Amino acid sequence: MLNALVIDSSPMFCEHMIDLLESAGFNVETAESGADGLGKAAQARYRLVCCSDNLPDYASSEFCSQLRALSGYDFATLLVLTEHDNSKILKQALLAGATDIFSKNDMAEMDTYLSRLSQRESRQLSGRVLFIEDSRVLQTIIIDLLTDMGLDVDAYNYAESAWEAFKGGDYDLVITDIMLEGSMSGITLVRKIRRMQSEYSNVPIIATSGFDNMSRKIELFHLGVNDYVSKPIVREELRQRVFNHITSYQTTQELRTQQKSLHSLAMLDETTGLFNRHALREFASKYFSEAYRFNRCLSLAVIDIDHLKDINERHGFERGDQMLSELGSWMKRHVRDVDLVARWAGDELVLLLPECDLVSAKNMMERMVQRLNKLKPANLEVTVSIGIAQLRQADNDNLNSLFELADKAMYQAKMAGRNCVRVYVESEVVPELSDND
Ligand SMILES: Nc1nc2c(ncn2[C@@H]2O[C@H](COP(=O)(O)OP(=O)(O)OP(=O)(O)O)[C@@H](O)[C@H]2O)c(=O)[nH]1
Repeated sequence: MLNALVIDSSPMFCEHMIDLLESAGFNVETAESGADGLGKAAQARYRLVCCSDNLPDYASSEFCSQLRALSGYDFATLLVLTEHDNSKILKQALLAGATDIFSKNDMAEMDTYLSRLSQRESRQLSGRVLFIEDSRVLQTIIIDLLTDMGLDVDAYNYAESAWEAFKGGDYDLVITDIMLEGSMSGITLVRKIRRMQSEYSNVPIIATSGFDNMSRKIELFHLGVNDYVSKPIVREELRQRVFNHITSYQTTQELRTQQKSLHSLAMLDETTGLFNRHALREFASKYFSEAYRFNRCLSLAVIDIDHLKDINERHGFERGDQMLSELGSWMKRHVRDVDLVARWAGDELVLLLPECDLVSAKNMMERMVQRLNKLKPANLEVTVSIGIAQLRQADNDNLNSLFELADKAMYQAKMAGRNCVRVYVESEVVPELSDND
């Protein structure tokens, strides 16, 4: 638990602060004067010190500088609480080391600040860090710091081995010394990561180095480093920077994943798991433009489930849905990788077959009809009627016009008794088409 010390001569105000701090997750002690507060601070290590600006024995600026001079208080959060908006006194307190100043008249602001501080301080991170440092001593210190923050660390002395690990790993942060022994420098490692053709290339990178030359630092930022920490490394500085980079990277990754799944949800038909008509339109344009550009065949099949209305009436709509779902999964598995299968409407699916002429498309669809006769999705006898049409380059067919042709052929398949395939050729539907046609 985080420790806090409140220094104020008013017992009532101290009580109020205890409530506030305890509900934000702090363990609180109080002192009634500056001397009392400094004495207690010297005995224990408080993560947060809140002092009033009207202490009986100390000006707030004097208290701040004396507290900062105590060992272990370099990075403690030191808040000055004031009733009066005396900007001169407050400025002095800031100069003397106060982290921030809050009005005693606006405790809501203080409450928000304390909750954030507590969350940030007590949050254990999870994530993987790739760490490259050739000094054994420094490596041990930093590994301790990072593991203490809850992180898994893969540490290397050389950039070459770190690069191999990076290619196979899934890291949330890279910390690398810029000047490394071995044939690959930290700079080369950064360059290689940023030039990768994968989403891993966006991983945050913190560079560390003993040189303090501004133009070299700027070069590193141009190269794609996100942050820079000078040696000797101050643990608390590195801790805060690591915290910021990891949390913002992970938040961005989460948002990306959410966006991707929302995108795929918007593209998929819920019942069949196939692409919906919207997705079909989006992807079909690529199929059509490639067919025109490279003068390639493109066929479209309309697959209409026979008597779905009867199936629903006899076995219930839910069973009909289950059948559609199993049929959808089966379709996805049984079309070629390059084919695009989508649900067009209620009982109608569409299959786009690139580089496939009418003869091959018909053969493929007839095999599908035969297999479906044995499939029994949701344990039901299900058949389909299929109509096929091939893109007519001269007629400038698009998805809609090609669909209309295939739909006409599908209608002929229904007329012919269902559970069969018909193809559309030159404005007439041909019942049979052999490989010799
Ligand atoms: N279970 C289920 N049924 C659906 C769904 N969408 C549409 N349908 C049903 O599909 C049926 C389509 O009816 P019709 O167009 O007459 O076609 P059919 O009964 O399959 O007959 P044919 O196509 O002529 O063989 C309707 O009864 C719709 O209620 C769905 O998502 N789930």
